[in-house]
Order: sequence, then structure tokens, then C-alpha cells
Amino acid sequence: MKVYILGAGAIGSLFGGLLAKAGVDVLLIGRDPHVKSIGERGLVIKGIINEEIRVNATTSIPKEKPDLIILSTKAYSTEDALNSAKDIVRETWVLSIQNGIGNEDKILRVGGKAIGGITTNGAILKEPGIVEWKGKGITIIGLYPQGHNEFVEEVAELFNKAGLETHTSDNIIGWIWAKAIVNSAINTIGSILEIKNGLIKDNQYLLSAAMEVIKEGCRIALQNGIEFEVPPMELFFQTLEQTKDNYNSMLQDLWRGKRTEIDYISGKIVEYGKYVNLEAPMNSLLWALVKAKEELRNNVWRKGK
Ligand SMILES: NC(=O)C1=CN([C@@H]2O[C@H](COP(=O)(O)OP(=O)(O)OC[C@H]3O[C@@H](n4cnc5c(N)ncnc54)[C@H](OP(=O)(O)O)[C@@H]3O)[C@@H](O)[C@H]2O)C=CC1
Ligand SMILES: CC(C)(CO)C(=O)C(=O)O
Repeated sequence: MKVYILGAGAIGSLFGGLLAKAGVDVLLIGRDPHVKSIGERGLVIKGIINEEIRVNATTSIPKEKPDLIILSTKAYSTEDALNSAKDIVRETWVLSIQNGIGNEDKILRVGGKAIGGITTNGAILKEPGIVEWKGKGITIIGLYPQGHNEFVEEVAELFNKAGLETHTSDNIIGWIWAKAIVNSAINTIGSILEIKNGLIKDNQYLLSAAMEVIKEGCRIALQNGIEFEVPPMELFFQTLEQTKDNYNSMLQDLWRGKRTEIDYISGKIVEYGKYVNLEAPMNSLLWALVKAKEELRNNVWRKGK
């Protein structure tokens, strides 16, 4: 199978590198200096494994279509990335392993065949050409919004062979929403207070606030016809336990002065609330506070540090 990784940053390079190591024909599409370094020295994956992997990498979109495109940009770059690659996306299988709600709908809008996904693997780009695999998690993929087919099974089998534990689901939209609802509580509260995930569980005020955020997200999802495989509240407690020593990814983006994915997490929950005439006061407030923190990062907030 020929696979392109569109948005080869931390998680995309991890997936692409492991697939290449397993003998899959992979092309990483990303940015310099990461791509340049991979061309010169190969891709280094550190942490869970320590390997130097030879894999093709480029900064431009090839003309030839692959069998599968794995979309791994941040959610705010999805539209641009898909538009820049629309000639190869059209009628091609595209699997999103991104966070947030709406990525797969954008794939469908440009004519791609969408596979949805969530992953609990953790990766960071240490420096150009070097990715650290920090946490071995699982990946769930499925035909978007629902259903299954042989190709999805084939992709899951390939991922498993590459060392990425992967399961398929007939209800991937339920998983995508459940993860977004969990992120809408942990990432926002953790970012505003600049705390590790575990503290949300250990502090009674934060815990009850976070649980109300989860309940609000669930009400909106259910009214929009989303069904869950695992209740988001259960996933929330599991995630807090498994990631208690982590600073969440939104907070890390803020610390690095980068844009966050808040519009595609809390912002989408608020938007979907409007479709079914449900207010989302908690998600609206958390969205506004994170947006404020994003805006302040380059002046008051950073200067005060
Ligand atoms: N890292 C992790 O452990 C996990 C991440 N995720 C999700 O996966 C997604 C990606 O996260 P992560 O890997 O951390 O993010 P990164 O920012 O490390 O990687 C995304 C990369 O895509 C590049 N990119 C954006 N647009 C294009 C384009 N048009 N062509 C080529 N490259 C492009 C970005 O470059 P530039 O910055 O210049 O735009 C960046 O290098 C997010 O939705 C995240 O929430 C999910 C689970 C775990
Ligand atoms: C699971 C969790 C909350 C881990 O920190 C995460 O998805 C994130 O940080 O974005």
C-alpha cells in the first residue's frame, strides 16, 4: 500500500515512520527543516523505541495518488492542507488521526473518501528529524461517519503490523465526539490554570466543574444524534488516570506561543448546541478564556512570566 502522511509533524511522523519501518511505501509531506533533516539523516524515533528510519519526505504535494492519505495537521490547518492536495485527495481514502470535530467532513467536502480516527499515542517533535514517542496508546479507526468496509480493516491490520495497536469501530463519529468532549474539559481547565491533568481529579472544585462540562457536551452530542460506544464520563476518568502526569497539548501549544485547537473542540460543541437550540454556557466560557489566553500570549501573559 502506498501511504502519504499529509502534515508530517509529531504524530504524523510517528505513524509514517513506524509504517515505513514495517516495509510500507510511505511519503511524509511536511515542512522544512523537519523534511530536510529526514532527507539528510533519516527520521529518528526516540522514547518507546530508538530507531533511525529511512523514509521519503517532501514539502510539496506529489501528482501521483496514493492508496491512503493520513491527515495529521492541526485541525486549524485541515482545510488549507486538503485544498492544497485536492487533486490527489479526490476519490482517495483519507484517514484523519487529528483531534477535534469536523476534520472528516472537510475530507468529504473536497471529494475524499473519509475514514475517521482517534489515537491516544503521544508524540512530540523534539527537533527537526527527531520525534519522541512518549506514550504508547491505541488507535481506533472507522468509516466516517459510520460503518465499516474491507479497506478500513486492511489499514488497521497494517497499523497493527507496524506496532500501532489499532481497532476498528462501526461508530467512529461516536469516538471522535467522546474524545472531543473529554478534551473540552481537560484541555481547557488544564490550560487556563496551567496544571497537570491529574490535578483535575484531585481537586474537588475542578473535578465537579469538569464533570459539568462533560455533561454539557454529552447533552449536545446526544441531541445531535451522536451515540457513544463508551460514555465520555468514563473516558474522562480513564484519561485523567492514564495521563495524570501530563500537561495537555493545548497548554503546551500556548506555552510555545502556538495557536490552539480550541475552535474545533469547545467551539464545535457550542456550534452544535446552536443547531439543536441548546445553550452551552460552560463550553462558551471555557472557549472564550482559552481564546483570550491565546490572544494575550504575546503581550501581557508572556511578559508577566
Ligand atoms: N502529538 C500527539 O501526541 C497527538 C496529536 N493528536 C492530534 O494530531 C494532530 C497533529 O498534532 P501534532 O502532530 O502534535 O501537530 P504538529 O504541529 O506537530 O504537526 C502538524 C504538522 O503539519 C504541518 N502542516 C500543516 N499544514 C501543512 C500542509 N498544508 N502541508 C504540509 N504540512 C503541513 C505543520 O506545519 P506548520 O506548523 O508549519 O503549519 C506541522 O509540522 C492534531 O489534531 C493533534 O491534536 C492526536 C493525538 C496525539
Ligand atoms: C488525552 C489528553 C488530555 C492528554 O493530555 C489529550 O488528548 C491532549 O492533551 O490533547
